[in-house]
Amino acid sequence: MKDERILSRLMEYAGSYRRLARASWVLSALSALLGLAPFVFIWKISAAALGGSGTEDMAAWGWKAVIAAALSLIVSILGLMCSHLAAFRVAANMRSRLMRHIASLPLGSAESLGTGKLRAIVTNCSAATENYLAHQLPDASATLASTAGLGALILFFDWRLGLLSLLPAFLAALSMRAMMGPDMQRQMGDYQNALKDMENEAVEYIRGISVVKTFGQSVFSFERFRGAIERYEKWVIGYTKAMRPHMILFTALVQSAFLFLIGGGLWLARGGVTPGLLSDLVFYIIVTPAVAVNFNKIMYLVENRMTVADALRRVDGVLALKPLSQPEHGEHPHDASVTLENVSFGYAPGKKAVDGLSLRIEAGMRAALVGPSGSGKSTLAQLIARFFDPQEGRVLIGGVDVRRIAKEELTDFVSFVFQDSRLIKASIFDNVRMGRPGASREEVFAALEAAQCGDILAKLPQGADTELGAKGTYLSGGETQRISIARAILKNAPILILDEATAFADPDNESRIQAALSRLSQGKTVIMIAHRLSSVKRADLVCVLENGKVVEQGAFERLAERGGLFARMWREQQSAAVWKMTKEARSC
Ligand SMILES: Nc1ncnc2c1ncn2[C@@H]1O[C@H](COP(=O)(O)OP(=O)(O)OP(=O)(O)O)[C@@H](O)[C@H]1O
Repeated sequence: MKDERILSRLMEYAGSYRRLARASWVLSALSALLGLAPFVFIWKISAAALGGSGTEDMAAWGWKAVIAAALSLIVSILGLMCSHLAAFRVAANMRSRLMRHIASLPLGSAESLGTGKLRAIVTNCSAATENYLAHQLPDASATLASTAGLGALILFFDWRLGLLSLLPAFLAALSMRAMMGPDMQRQMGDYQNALKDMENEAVEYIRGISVVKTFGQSVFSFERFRGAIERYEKWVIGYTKAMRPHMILFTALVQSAFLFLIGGGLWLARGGVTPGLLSDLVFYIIVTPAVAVNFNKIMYLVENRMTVADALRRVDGVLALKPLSQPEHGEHPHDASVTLENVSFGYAPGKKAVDGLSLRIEAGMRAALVGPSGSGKSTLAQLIARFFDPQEGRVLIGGVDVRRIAKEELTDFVSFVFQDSRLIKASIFDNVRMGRPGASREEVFAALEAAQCGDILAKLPQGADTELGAKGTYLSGGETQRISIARAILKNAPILILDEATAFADPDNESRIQAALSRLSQGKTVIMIAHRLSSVKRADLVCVLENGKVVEQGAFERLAERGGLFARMWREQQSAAVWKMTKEARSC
């Protein structure tokens, strides 16, 4: 990405703050030029001292040098204030644009990228641009102005010594150019990839830490995390080794200016040492390190530019992910029925999780989705809630294609209670009120009561106002489930999808969850994903899935007698239950 392109992309995010960013570059350049003035005054002082002039002029030049340095500092601080304000705005705008976009993506896109990677892009990439605008760009502007000013001064005082002190810097610039070519840009990309892979694996590892602890450290996730760390280490060591000769050459050239100056001084002093030559030499000895510092800075600026170019590419990569389409004028569902017409969906090309599936669930019906593991039950439920769009066919709610229903209306129409419901780090009250943000305190408490949460509130120090996650306040899986049912009760959506809602509950919690669920289900279309077939006895319609297709459907009794897949699964579950009871009886 070219410099102008990086700048124009960054300025897109700056809005009205772009003027501040530009002001910061001008102020930084001005500060750098003011910072050169003391060198001139010092040269004048040394020339006067070596030439034996009066001390009044020297004192005046000394003061002028001090004033110029102070002015340079003040202008630099003003520049930094402007650059920081612009940088914070750019980073904030970038983060909020990314977050809005991520929220509009189908759930699958975010998952396939990896939560760790996504988090790294949102935080690290915007931080890289913040740093670039706040410090590196003003620094670049100051360095370029100072280098140009120094170049002019160096050539002005004694062009021969000037050329000698600039020659090594010029050679260093050539070696830097060789180092920073397109290959370096690619390498910076590889570096960021390795870093983000490691961060992603770290997040996944920490998320699965309980499994890791249970099964020892040779589990898959740890292997992957270790692999990512090793890849990163290998990359960094390889890169450092590859850069070693270039860096040695660059640093040696930049630092060798004194050698050239000494040689040049001796050559110029062949006919005798004059005060003018001495003061010029003093000037060059003072100024030349500044040239070296500038060249070092330029090298790091080029590297920073590559980092920010890479960060922008990653941000653009996320922004390029296609969000779920939204209708211009949303249509309203006529009722709470659900219809799937020839729906096919696959997470990856060539493998369908749902395959040409058609199904009709009438409004107010209790439907159960059953089938072997991986048969497509969860995917089907998620397609109804439009977590993804099918690649073929249509999903209709109340006779309207879900793609033609406004996002907000669809969210209001469908509630999802997940297998592993998650609560956010906020009070129980706020967690429940997320179901309907406008709900009154009484309504939230009524929902908590209907969801059988009385015992949970009673044992917490501040009841519903207790902050979850703070001071070690955590809820069990079954308790979390009941709070999320309270949220769904408050939301009161006409279609309710229950993904194995009692999967992680103990018997006490299970009976409370069942009571909460029957309260929640009243008068609603319920689509329940179930593994325990005994829990679907009261369903109006049982849909049996296999390989992404509905292979049987009907009432429980009829399917149990029919001799198909459902009857087989039912028999197996019953004999497993008998075996478990017998085993427990023997161990008593
Ligand atoms: N996020 C995902 N990315 C890729 N493939 C997936 C994803 N989720 C599910 N699958 C695959 O899609 C198929 C259907 O999975 P799905 O979770 O819908 O089945 P299920 O019947 O709900 O399974 P289970 O009863 O085990 O929860 C499986 O082959 C599964 O491996």
